[in-house]
Amino acid sequence: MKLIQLLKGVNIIDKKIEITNDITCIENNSKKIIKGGCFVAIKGYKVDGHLYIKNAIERGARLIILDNKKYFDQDFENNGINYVLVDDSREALAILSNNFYGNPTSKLKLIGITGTNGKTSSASILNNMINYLGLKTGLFGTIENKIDDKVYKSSVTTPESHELGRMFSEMVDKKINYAIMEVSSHSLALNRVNALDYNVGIFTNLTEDHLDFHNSFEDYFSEKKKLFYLTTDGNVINIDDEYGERLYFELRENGVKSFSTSINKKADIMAQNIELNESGSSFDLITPIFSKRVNINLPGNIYIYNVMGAVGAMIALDFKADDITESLSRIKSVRGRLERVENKQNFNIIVDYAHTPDALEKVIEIAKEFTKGKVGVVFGCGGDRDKFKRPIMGTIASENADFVIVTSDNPRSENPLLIIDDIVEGITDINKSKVLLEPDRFLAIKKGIDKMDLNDTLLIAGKGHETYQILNDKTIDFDDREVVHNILGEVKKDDCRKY
Ligand SMILES: CC(=O)N[C@H]1[C@@H](OP(=O)(O)OP(=O)(O)OC[C@H]2O[C@@H](n3ccc(=O)[nH]c3=O)[C@H](O)[C@@H]2O)O[C@H](CO)[C@@H](O)[C@@H]1O[C@H](C)C(=O)N[C@@H](C)C(=O)N[C@H](CCC(=O)O)C(=O)O
Ligand SMILES: Nc1ncnc2c1ncn2[C@@H]1O[C@H](COP(=O)(O)OP(=O)(O)OP(=O)(O)O)[C@@H](O)[C@H]1O
Ligand SMILES: N[C@H](CCC[C@H](N)C(=O)O)C(=O)O
Ligand SMILES: [Mg+2]
Repeated sequence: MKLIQLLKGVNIIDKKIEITNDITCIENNSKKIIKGGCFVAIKGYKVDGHLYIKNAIERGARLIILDNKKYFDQDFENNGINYVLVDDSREALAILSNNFYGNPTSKLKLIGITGTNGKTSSASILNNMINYLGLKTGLFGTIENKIDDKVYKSSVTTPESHELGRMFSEMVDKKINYAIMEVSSHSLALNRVNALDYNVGIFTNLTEDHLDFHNSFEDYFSEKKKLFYLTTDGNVINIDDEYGERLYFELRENGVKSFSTSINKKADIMAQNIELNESGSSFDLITPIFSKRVNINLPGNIYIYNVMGAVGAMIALDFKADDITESLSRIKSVRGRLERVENKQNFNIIVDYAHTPDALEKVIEIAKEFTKGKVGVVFGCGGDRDKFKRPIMGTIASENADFVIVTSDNPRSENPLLIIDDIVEGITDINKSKVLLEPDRFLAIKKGIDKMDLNDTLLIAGKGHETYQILNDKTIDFDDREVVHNILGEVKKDDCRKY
């Protein structure tokens, strides 16, 4: 691509551009640069990418985008390397990536989903519904990235802008019309997604998480809000959430078209006369284009909210009422979300990805609703993540479950025992008798299973679909579901205790 097209929209402070050749790639990681590429130097949280300019040039970079000129040596210039000084390299990376791949999202219907909990679940539901109608999709999120049937590994919830650009352009090449993506608050704050053309935005909810990254809850909210000003066909906002309600009224005041969703209030899309059962729910779904009693095969109110978001997006995209209601009956369960681990015992084991206070509270409530016996919870909190949520989760689990085993999630660089101490801070003396501490997650699950009697439920929370555990110096295989099978002896003996 010619430089003039590549730099369109970039806020340039200073430059030296003499290259006439096409740029071959856009990269912010020097290790991935190829000959003739453009390296974007970003001051990161761990290291400063400007320190890798030399490395990028040695690997073939010919153009350097930077926001700190002092790192651009005279030597580089003497060797024919060009530069563009910008005021914000992360923002420039998003614009360059979008230009480099020919603004692919302008050729797609793009639905972005944000909120603390429910992004992956809502994205999966919407994806199922659109696929059921025979339409191909792209899906980007925490579990995996998918372009039609082709699956790509996902390492973050929302990839970097140049990776997004590459995947969106592959979708355009494959004549796929719909893309559904989870939009994390990190990606909004770090400008990974701000150059994309969104059609519809969905807001699930906003509760405690990520306060290690955002300075305050209001900052966290402000980042999430950005998505809803980038859409062209409207937004779908859960107004039963306090922040959702604020957002909805703010959007309305600013003339941004949005549908509200609610179980409790008057809204554009409402679920009424709800009947919940162990494996799903039925309710009257009232929308601007149809009202109908529907059944879904995912349990608990949380999924009614996720479904209303998906339905709202389809209405905003002009899908027909019959297509929407028909596809609703076909949604599938989401991996690692309220996933029942089949076993031959007479008790229930559920693996769920609840790793925030709100999610933990909601899934314990769902488990209690359908359990005749006791409900036990095994959970921990991730290391190098929001520390404030730990005691809150301790309080929620110990107040709501019949017994709790506090264990490790992904400790990362932190001492697992200190993470457990933070969780225990939230457990009052009166509840301490029902809490066990076991830092080894395998043993914690085993101890939880040992406590199970007929008709009890064990909820293993926090890691859901994850198949690994991140320890200080290594990542090991660890899949809560497989661990359960191993402990129950329902797999080959050889596979036992490989963790
Ligand atoms: C806050 C955040 O997004 N951090 C990610 C980010 O770090 P960073 O931009 O600060 O990068 P850095 O590692 O300090 O390096 C600075 C620059 O030097 C470059 N570099 C570095 C080394 C080198 O040899 N050459 C080189 O060019 C890097 O490519 C980078 O551009 O880029 C790193 C890779 O370069 C990521 O590993 C890192 O993700 C960390 C692991 C992470 O966990 N991010 C999470 C918190 C995250 O983003 N999560 C959200 C989901 C949250 C939710 O659930 O809502 C997500 O969207 O997934
Ligand atoms: N609408 C909802 N409201 C509250 N909790 C929910 C909702 N939907 C799902 N959950 C809970 O949150 C957990 C995580 O759900 P999901 O993976 O869909 O969220 P996410 O927003 O994608 O999370 P992440 O930010 O980690 O990617 C689920 O396992 C469940 O416990
Ligand atoms: N997207 C979330 C996932 C947390 C999952 C939990 N298992 C953990 O490792 O803390 C995060 O990166 O904060
Ligand atoms: Mg997710």
